[in-house]
Amino acid sequence: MTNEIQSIFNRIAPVYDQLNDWLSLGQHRIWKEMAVKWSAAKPGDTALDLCCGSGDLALRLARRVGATGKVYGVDFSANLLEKAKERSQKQYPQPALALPAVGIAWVEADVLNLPFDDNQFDAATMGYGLRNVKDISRSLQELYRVLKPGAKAAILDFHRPSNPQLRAFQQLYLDGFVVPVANYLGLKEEYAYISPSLDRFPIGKEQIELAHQVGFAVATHYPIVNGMMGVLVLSKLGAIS
Ligand SMILES: C/C(=C\Cc1cc(O)c2ccccc2c1O)CCC[C@H](C)CCC[C@H](C)CCCC(C)C
Ligand SMILES: C[S@@+](CC[C@H](N)C(=O)[O-])C[C@H]1O[C@@H](n2cnc3c(N)ncnc32)[C@H](O)[C@@H]1O
Repeated sequence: MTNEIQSIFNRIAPVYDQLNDWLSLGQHRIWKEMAVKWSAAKPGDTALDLCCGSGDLALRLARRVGATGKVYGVDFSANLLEKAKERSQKQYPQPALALPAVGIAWVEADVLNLPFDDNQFDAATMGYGLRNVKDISRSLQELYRVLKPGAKAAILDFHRPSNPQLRAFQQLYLDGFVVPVANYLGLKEEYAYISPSLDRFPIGKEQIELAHQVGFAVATHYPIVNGMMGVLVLSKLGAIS
């Protein structure tokens, strides 16, 4: 059964990538590269991108792990996953009979119930997903379960700056620029959803607390874009030898 969040992302799929470029003035690419770097993914790794949407972060991870690595992109929006498949075929065209040379698998699933065994992944990313899941703790628990001991994850999302002027600017940017541009494309309700979702999203130190509660040994939140965005970097303790 399709839930409300799934429907929002299925509806915005046709314009999602174009709007991310317009609305962030291209800056989302830099923020995503920071997340990939902080995930510490390296050549040959098996990496996971949760809530992969149209695949932007997963494709960046794929470049990082290289031809000897493998990336799994997971999302529950069939329409955004379709975009991800189109993008990966465009970036890595495959001759008709060749075996897959680039290891990206697109998986349609709920990140609250990951279809993977325990201790599978060397690194993980999640971009603008944590704020949208129904149960943040459960999502972190699932992430913890599938990471190998010693692995890292980097979670990029909006953040509320503590400075009142910056918070006011952020609100103005969302209400006065993002929503009107989306409205022009008939997607006002969908983009108006960002602001209340940000209001109820735990701030950095609360995210750290939730991560510790599910078992992450190290959790650090890095505010970026003057605290309007943030990256939560998590480490699962390595095996004791
Ligand atoms: C990748 C970006 C946004 C992802 C995104 C997340 C969501 O939760 C959504 C929910 C519903 C619809 C769409 C989305 C969605 O696209 C990129 C960021 C785009 C932002 C709208 C830009 C906001 C920027 C900061 C508030 C201010 C930055 C100012 C700077 C000068 C660019
Ligand atoms: C804002 S988009 C981010 C897409 C991509 N990571 C990016 O940075 O462009 C949020 C994504 O989270 C997905 N999502 C939200 N809750 C989910 C869940 N429980 N399971 C799987 N995907 C989920 C949505 O379908 C959507 O593609």
